Amino acid sequence: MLRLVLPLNGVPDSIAAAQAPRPLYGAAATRRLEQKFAAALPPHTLMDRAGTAVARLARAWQPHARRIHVLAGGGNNGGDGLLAAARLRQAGFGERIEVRWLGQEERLPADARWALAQARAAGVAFVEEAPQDAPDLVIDALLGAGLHRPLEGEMLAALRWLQTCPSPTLCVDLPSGLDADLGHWWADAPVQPAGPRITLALLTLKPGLFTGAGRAAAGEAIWCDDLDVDVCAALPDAWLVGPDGWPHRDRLRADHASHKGRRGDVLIIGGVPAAAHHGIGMTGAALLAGRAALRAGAGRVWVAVPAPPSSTPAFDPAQPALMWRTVEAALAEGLPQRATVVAGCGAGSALVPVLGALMQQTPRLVLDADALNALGAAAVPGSNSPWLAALRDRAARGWITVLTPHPLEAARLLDAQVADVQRARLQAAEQLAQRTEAIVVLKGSGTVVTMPGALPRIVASGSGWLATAGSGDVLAGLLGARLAAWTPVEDMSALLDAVAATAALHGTLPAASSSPIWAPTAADLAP
Ligand SMILES: NC(=O)C1=CN([C@@H]2O[C@H](COP(=O)(O)OP(=O)(O)OC[C@H]3O[C@@H](n4cnc5c(N)ncnc54)[C@H](OP(=O)(O)O)[C@@H]3O)[C@@H](O)[C@H]2O)[C@@H](O)CC1
Ligand SMILES: Nc1ncnc2c1ncn2[C@@H]1O[C@H](COP(=O)(O)OP(=O)(O)O)[C@@H](O)[C@H]1O
Repeated sequence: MLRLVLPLNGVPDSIAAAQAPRPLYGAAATRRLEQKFAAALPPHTLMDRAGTAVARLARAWQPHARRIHVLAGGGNNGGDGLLAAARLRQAGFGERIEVRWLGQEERLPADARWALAQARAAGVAFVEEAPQDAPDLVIDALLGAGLHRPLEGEMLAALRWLQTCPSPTLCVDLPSGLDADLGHWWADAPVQPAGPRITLALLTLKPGLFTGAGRAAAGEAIWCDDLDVDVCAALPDAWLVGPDGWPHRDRLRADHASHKGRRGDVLIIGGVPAAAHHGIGMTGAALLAGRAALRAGAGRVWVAVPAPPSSTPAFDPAQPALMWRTVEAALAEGLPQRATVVAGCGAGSALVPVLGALMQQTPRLVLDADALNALGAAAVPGSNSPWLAALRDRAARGWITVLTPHPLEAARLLDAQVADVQRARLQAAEQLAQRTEAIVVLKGSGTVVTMPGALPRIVASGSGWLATAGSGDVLAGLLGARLAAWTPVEDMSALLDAVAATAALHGTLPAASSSPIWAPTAADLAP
């Protein structure tokens, strides 16, 4: 059955959200499933279904296309393209169906060999050269889940053509050149395809479509056809999650007997003013986190500023309910022991002296931005930094720590380069979670949420709209409110789901506040 998984702008619509969470299978798991189902079905059934699904979606997406160009490789991905060409031609679609096939007949797998015969029998035209002009529709069936080495020569030239061709392009299973498991390119590639694009995943959804370069590469919409087999019984490699695990509003509304103390207390630590921090003020970061925590339903929110009392703001006109403190006053009051603490949003280096105390005092802790920078600065390769010991000590006590690094912060914590993190985001998040024994939210296109021993979650929502200063502070505040409302009767896996759902909710905020003219700013996400 064909299903829409993600439409344009990354906000799952009701169809997609209703289907989340969705299992994601990498190349090896997909191959195992393919072999299992192929063995139980008549020969070529899966490829027949795959090619037919491609042809059907091509017609539905570009019903008026007259010239259709199929770029097909030498494996089964190419086979899907060849069969789609055959089906389109048999259906009398368009005026010309042409295939540029870059395979070698003697090396073809059996299914693709059969598909080649089908295309020839259907009278599809075979061409040797890439078109000089732009066809009405391109079907990208060059490389799929079998890609395993960098592209070069003729294949690289074909990929370049695909990426710069302005024609509407339907990518079969995966955009060619994209790694199915990790979402990185096997060649230097522009982030944005030149023309409109959609991707039809076959049999399984692959993790690489949803994180790293995957989302930008896959285009405006990701579809999936399960080829009418039930893959869901197999253990996935990761989960794609939407915001539907976010029950917060309903819960708050339903709780008639509630009072502000029951809805969760959040203490934001950050927002150092310029006067107290070498002329570099970051009050806005803590404001955004505090407002987001209030908006997400926290009963009480304090903002503690690591600065002398004279430089502490006393009041936020947009959210006067925010209560202001200095960090010393918050510690003296014992707030870190009873509130969920979100530390780091615009805290600068002033956070370092109190970070140790926070680690030891607060059972629920979100570490963002400058808190992560403090940990990263102390991350000596191969050594047991005191911060790591403190984080592991927290885990041993059953305390909750959530780390929310963007790729640069993650790279610092792993003593790696940003490119290493981005090349393998799932692994980077898992490695960081193992090392710190914390829940890790690796932000960016396809935010990854994981913890030790759990299957990673990839957040389905989010888009380039979120790439605006302060949107990470909003996420930290939302997470603070969600942790503060968390009841320990739920197990850790439920908590991981709650964290992932919160990140997914964050991903939907730009759409909720966008206008046809203005790009949303972080303040629009948490007014
Ligand atoms: N069988 C079925 O029923 C179904 C199959 N399905 C479809 O099969 C796809 C997987 O097919 P696949 O395993 O044949 O892999 P595929 O992506 O075609 O690539 C392998 C070929 O590419 C080559 N190659 C690899 N890297 C390269 C490089 N860098 N540069 C150059 N060449 C390179 C490699 O050559 P080799 O490395 O062996 O020399 C080999 O020839 C999957 O994505 C889906 O579309 C689904 O429809 C479900 C039903
Ligand atoms: N291209 C993108 N697609 C999806 N989400 C994105 C993208 N760019 C940024 N984001 C999200 O925006 C937020 C930015 O956080 P961060 O980098 O910490 O910003 P800041 O420090 O300015 O608040 C994160 O939640 C991240 O996942």
